[in-house]
Amino acid sequence: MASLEVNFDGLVGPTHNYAGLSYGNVASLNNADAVSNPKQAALQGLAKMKAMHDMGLKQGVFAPHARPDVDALRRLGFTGNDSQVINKAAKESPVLLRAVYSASAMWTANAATVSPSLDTQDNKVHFTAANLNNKYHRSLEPQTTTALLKAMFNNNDYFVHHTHLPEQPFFGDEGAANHTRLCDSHGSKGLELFVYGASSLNNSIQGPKKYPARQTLEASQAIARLHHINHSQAIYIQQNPEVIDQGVFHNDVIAVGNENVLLCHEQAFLDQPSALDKINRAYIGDKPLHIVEVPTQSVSVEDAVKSYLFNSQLVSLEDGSMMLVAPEECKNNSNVSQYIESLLSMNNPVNTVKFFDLRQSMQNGGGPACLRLRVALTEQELAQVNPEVMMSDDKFSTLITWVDKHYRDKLTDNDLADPQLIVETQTALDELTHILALGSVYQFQR
Ligand SMILES: N=C(N)NCCC[C@H](NC(=O)CCC(=O)O)C(=O)O
Repeated sequence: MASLEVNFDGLVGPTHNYAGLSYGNVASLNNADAVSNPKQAALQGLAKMKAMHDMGLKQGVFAPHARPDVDALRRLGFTGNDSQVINKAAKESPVLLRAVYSASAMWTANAATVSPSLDTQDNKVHFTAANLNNKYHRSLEPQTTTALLKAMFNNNDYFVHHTHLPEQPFFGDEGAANHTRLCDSHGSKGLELFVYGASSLNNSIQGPKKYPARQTLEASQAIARLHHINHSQAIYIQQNPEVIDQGVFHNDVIAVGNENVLLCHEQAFLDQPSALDKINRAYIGDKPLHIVEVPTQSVSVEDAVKSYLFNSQLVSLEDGSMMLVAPEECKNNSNVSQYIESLLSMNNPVNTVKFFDLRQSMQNGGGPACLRLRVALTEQELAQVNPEVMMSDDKFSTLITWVDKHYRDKLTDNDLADPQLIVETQTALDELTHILALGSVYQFQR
């Protein structure tokens, strides 16, 4: 069946800022007081989307969420009109104000888990928004994510949308960042690999000691059940708790898969030899599965976390080869850049690399792969996707003009206390819903 992978990249929202909200994410904490540049952040993301489109890959745009989330502050007891609520929060709890202003929905690898129709019993594409309950600012995302997914994939004959899992650490779910699909090609049945950090039920499973495990086994199992994934097509592997404690807060910071290639660090999984054996045995394709393990000797976990090598995208090109879409930080780290050179000459489909400047997002712990949600679709399913969310030359120039018109090039704590920023962001997002034909997806539009 003719199928392809579409990457839906999060368009960085107008309130992108550095707030130090993600304990366990080294970059987020290190840049807690940095001054952000939302305009540059959005333009860097759009440049990647356009480059992917220019290479002939299918590229979609995932809209930002409305921030500040004033209703979230009201729920916490701040009263009055929007300006008053913001003023009170700025005085009483600047941290909460930062949280409701976070543009974290840009990292759409955490938006949802998606199972393509080739893997599901009803032959439909299944979506479940991630509850992201490990971090307060991210727990504000699932409702709007679901509304956006429904506005993008709006045909019940092809697409099924599930409610996010219960908002409770027991079912901690961080979406596609802990989910990879291995297959001969995007048009063949795949093995859905769910990677979890801890178990809520099984005490014999040792989680990390220092930083939180954001994904539980029970959440992954619930997603596989909801998505009606054929039994033989789902497996569960535990992430190495020791690397979570070194800043690997999602599996996509230490491993990346595409079709029949799994590129992972030597220390990615707990008891890695058995984990890889399990994956090899469960693989259902006919082609050889290439598992490329990166030795610690070549790239330390620290280098992996700093450079985000494994947060590169691996994409299939028309000639059957694969390209590594890496952050520029990989080029600037000599161990990593040397490793990439050797990877390209190994006997596997990865032949080329392209580097992108995504510094604004990287400084909050989000690399190329964090910024995208992969959806494998048949041609027929792709024809049902809202066409206005697909990247094109025209869409690109419309979005660049929109960013230039509405985005600030500097955002600090003082700016967050400025009620004018609410008006600015709502004006921008209202216009965006027309550009992307999304309807009234935001609370402020209802
Ligand atoms: N690995 C993947 N797939 N996604 C990266 C998400 C980064 C995000 N950072 C933040 O939310 C930082 C926000 C701040 O501190 O301002 C997070 O930790 O959840």
